[in-house]
Amino acid sequence: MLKQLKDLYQLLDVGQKKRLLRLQILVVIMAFAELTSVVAIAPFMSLVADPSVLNGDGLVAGLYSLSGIEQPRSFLFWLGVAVLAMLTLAASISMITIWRLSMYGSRVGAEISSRLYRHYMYQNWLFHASGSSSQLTNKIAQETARLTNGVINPFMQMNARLTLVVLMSVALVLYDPVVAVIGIGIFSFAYLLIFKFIRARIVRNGKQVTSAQKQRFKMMGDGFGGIKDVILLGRQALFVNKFDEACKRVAVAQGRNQVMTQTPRYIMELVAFGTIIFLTLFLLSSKEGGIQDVLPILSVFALAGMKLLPAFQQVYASVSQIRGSLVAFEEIRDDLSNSLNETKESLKKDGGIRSYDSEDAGFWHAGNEIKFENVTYSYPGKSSRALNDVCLTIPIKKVIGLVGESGSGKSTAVDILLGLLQPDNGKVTIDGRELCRDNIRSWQNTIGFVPQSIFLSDNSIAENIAYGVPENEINMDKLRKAASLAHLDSFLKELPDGLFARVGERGVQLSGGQRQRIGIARALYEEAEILVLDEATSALDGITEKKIMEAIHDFSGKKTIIIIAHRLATVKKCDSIFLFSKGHLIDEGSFEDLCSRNEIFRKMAANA
Ligand SMILES: Nc1ncnc2c1ncn2[C@@H]1O[C@H](COP(=O)(O)OP(=O)(O)OP(=O)(O)O)[C@@H](O)[C@H]1O
Repeated sequence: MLKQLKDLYQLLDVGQKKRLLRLQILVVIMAFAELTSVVAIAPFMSLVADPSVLNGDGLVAGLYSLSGIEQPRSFLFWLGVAVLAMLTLAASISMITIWRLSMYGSRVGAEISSRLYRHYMYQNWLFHASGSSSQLTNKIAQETARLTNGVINPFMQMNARLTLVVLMSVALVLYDPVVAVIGIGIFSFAYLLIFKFIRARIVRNGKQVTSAQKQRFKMMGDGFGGIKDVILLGRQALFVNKFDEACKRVAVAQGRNQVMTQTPRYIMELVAFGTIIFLTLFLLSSKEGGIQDVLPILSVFALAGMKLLPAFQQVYASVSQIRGSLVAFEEIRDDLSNSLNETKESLKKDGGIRSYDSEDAGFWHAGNEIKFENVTYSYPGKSSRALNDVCLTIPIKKVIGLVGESGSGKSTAVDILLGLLQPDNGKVTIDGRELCRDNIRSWQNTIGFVPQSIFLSDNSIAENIAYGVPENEINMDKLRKAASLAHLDSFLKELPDGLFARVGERGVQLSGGQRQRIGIARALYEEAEILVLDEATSALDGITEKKIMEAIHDFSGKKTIIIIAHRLATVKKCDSIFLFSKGHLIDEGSFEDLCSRNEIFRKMAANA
């Protein structure tokens, strides 16, 4: 357990480690303050028990002569006030420390969560294609929460209590034995009062946590669900920022709740000892005599016991809780290690093929041709090649079709062209310049992509077309033009809210064809120079598909259009068609050429 806690400490970032060490100082100060508050009651009680100590040569007598107060009763009063002030100070230090510890735990939890989200959002397409998004969501939400609530927070509490236990135990060994009596009635009443006071606030914060958590899950669902679009559009930062915001809201609300559930204890201690002091004064003024020597010792141990017993309990509870929750740390340990000190800037400098945010990268205006030169690609863990020594040339501003049986490598070829996958061998060049990690962002900025299945988030149609762009930053002219080109006009007219109608989680309130048209409008919104459609019209009825294909063919001569299609009718009007089979490019030509000379193509056309 200690080794795992040490490993966890190593995986904290520099700022978090520094804050933890600073807190450690506060924890030691708190332990000393609590110890002093326990010890401070002794001189007061010894004076109460035996006023003749003022004439002796002990600490109380020394204070008495220093104070210049003549009346023993009024000295007792002022000593009581001083002890109360010390108790108040100790209680305040304890409250501040517990507050800082709780805030630290919640904040580190939120920061770890944000760190993992950023780490996953900036991974390449292959990472997401070979993993499960719900796993990522689970790690970010559940496992991180368990790490925070089951390990970090209990560790912070245990750390504080253990310091106190050690100090207090040492002091008690130097002192003597014990009995204590507590006014249960006062306690119950005071607790009820405090609970009544904070209950509404706790409920309010709880609701705040729930709503912010919902927002976090939504950002995770939307971000990972549409990661291909996010990567291509370079919208990672927009998602990460919104997520950060929700994380902060959770941290504040959770932290406040923890403060409110922990601090009453200190108020109660204040109530208890204030009561004892005033009760003692009252009894002394109304009655004669005292409980003599036993009272100071009794007071010290009652106070010490009150502090020690819950502290022991807390240490015990924390150890069990940490033990039970360290498995959550194991779940995310590798990702935490990989994301250590990872920032947007460091991600940009990192090796490997990655897609970065679209800002500042500019556009790569292709003038002549896109070329695949002996491109070979195998997916990790697969022995057969998805693409095998593919050479092809796509002329700019032409309409190109990619056809072939299912699994022949069409989508893989497109993913390589989009820069989402990197060839194992060979290269992709644009006007003779190789596509590589340094220029990939500007290349992706010029491409509009419509995937086989379009991810829609539970937002308005407008927000789904301008995916990831905040609603107030959407360019409405571009949006309407894109919607119109994608033949969404008549559909939008039927909706009371038009472009601002919501589509439901993953667009459940829409038909497959409507979803596809929104996907097409999304690609058109960016006014990309290169449009890639991967089975983008497969869910459309024949008439709508024909209309959309006509709209797309209208771009002929203005944009480069690459269409993957199963239905050969979709690619009939293409300037050139590439025929794939089992990862090989086996033929290339116009529809008529291929029909006349290629047996496989003829069969496909006959079965279409
Ligand atoms: N993420 C992946 N991980 C592993 N293998 C994959 C992955 N994606 C595709 N493949 C494999 O690569 C090969 C080519 O797949 P690809 O999706 O490129 O074919 P396709 O021609 O586009 O098929 P379809 O027309 O059915 O979409 C197939 O054998 C497929 O199983």
